[in-house]
Amino acid sequence: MQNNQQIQGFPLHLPDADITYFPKFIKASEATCIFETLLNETPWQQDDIKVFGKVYAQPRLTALYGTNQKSYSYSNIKMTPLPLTETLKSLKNKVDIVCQTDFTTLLLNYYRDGKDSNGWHADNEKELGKNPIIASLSFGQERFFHLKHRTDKTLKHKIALQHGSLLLMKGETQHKWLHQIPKTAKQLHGRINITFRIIP
Ligand SMILES: O=C(O)CCC(=O)C(=O)O
Ligand SMILES: [Fe+2]
Repeated sequence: MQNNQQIQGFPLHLPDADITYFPKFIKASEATCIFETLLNETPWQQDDIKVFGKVYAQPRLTALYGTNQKSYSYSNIKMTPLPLTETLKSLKNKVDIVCQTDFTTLLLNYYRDGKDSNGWHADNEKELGKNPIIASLSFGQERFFHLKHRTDKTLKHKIALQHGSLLLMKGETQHKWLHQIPKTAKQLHGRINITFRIIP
């Protein structure tokens, strides 16, 4: 494990947002082992989502883990958490220290290839409270993370989330901005993402 003092964070400097990117949060060799472990030990599920009354298979696989029993609901899906594995406990410790908080709920996303995606949204569900803190850890294939301001259409940003990186969003980011992982026609390998949230 790296010493925390060596983990460098870079602020994104976007208006109405508080976002910091830690490109080398976990070193590549360690991140590769974690990717393999998460891929193999997670009970991945593909839920149906309802968008404007139509039902679609969600374009990625997911799993929910929590330190409490609180469920998480979004896009008409209600997920009940599993207890954290040893791998997830040690990742949570490391993320908690850098983010100076105590996350409760870990949503895992598995993007199998470039066709898997996550559409425009904000993580603003009411169970997360006002100004939620969200940390997002990435393993495997680098994917673009797009941000767009909700009202000022001139404000957009994109960042490639590298293997082993952490993206921290807090303050009013979820109120003022939307984010997505777009699909792409490129031939891509798998990516696993863990988003850390607090559901008190
Ligand atoms: O895969 C990512 O980097 C983002 C995931 C995300 O936005 C979410 O699960 O809410
Ligand atoms: Fe999100």
